[in-house]
Amino acid sequence: MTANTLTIRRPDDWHVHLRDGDILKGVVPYTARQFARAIVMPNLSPPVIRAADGAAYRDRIMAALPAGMDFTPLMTAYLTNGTDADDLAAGFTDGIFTAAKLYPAHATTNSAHGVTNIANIYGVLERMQAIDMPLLIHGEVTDHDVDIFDREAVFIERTLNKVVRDFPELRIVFEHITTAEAVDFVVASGPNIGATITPQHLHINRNAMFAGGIRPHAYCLPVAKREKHRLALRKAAVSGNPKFFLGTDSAPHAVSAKESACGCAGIFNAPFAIESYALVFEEEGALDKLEGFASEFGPRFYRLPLNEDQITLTKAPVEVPLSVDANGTPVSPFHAGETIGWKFSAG
Ligand SMILES: NC(=O)N[C@@H](CC(=O)O)C(=O)O
Ligand SMILES: [Zn+2]
Ligand SMILES: [Zn+2]
Repeated sequence: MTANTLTIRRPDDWHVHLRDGDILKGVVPYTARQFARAIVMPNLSPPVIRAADGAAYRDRIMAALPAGMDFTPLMTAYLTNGTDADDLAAGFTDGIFTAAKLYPAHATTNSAHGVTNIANIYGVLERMQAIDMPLLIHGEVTDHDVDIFDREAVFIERTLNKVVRDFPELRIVFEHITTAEAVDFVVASGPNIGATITPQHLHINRNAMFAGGIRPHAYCLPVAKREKHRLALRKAAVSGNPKFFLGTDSAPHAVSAKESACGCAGIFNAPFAIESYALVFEEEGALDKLEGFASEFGPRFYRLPLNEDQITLTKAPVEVPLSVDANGTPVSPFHAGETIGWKFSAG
């Protein structure tokens, strides 16, 4: 590392939405350009539930990947009240599924088929614990009487504590954490509990959604919280604690679907993802901790080999466009209209 360049082991993205159909072809290259592997979320419509769905979706991703790009999608199963534990376990053993994802029903985009009560999947969790298959969690309660800004903290109290107590050996990733409570929970838990942190939750607090007017492009789920939570997340990300690792939650929606009377939740951060994290680590005076967070702690948690190739980040002004083309669909990238101070290059 010199003052102006930083070369690190090539990173992986442990939480991404690649979608399907035409837009899949448009967004895959943004992720594959930076990341060697990615944990691909299963919240398609209809969702990826059975092992055969996972295999077919992986084939569609590989078909959408431009020739010559080196990228491995790691597939996940969408848990439902009716998940077939035998099919799920076979999918894991056969190398189709890397993990399974818990969406509380109606917590987020395409989660209507999610789990309505954690008790409904206790048999599946038992099986996952037995075969050491990781559980990935969108950790928010959906009760209408719980304030949207409290839904993650209440999920820890009402659901996550119970799951961890009842399945003490289960490997769990608490996805896209947004609160100091989540940071504290993960730090206090055993080594089988990790968490991903997105770039947006390190950069913005909830004011960003209302800065001078309503800002749909700053809206994602879980929603950004108060400043004290952002600061707790930044501290966790740069701490060097291997429980915290990179997961962008890049979630593209067409500009028209975001700029609407009922705008979709999700921030598309794939085009400048590693640059966005680098900014945070630089601001925290912790660039030496970026490689662990981005390229080492995730594969160790998932028990996968580290990538051998490298990427370089160079200090240079880069203008982020207001929108990028995703195979015919305009999508607004995170940091749109800003000039960011890092430039990515492969090798
Ligand atoms: N994060 C989001 O705001 N949206 C994600 C779903 C999710 O990860 O919860 C999406 O699929 O659009
Ligand atoms: Zn989610
Ligand atoms: Zn997500």
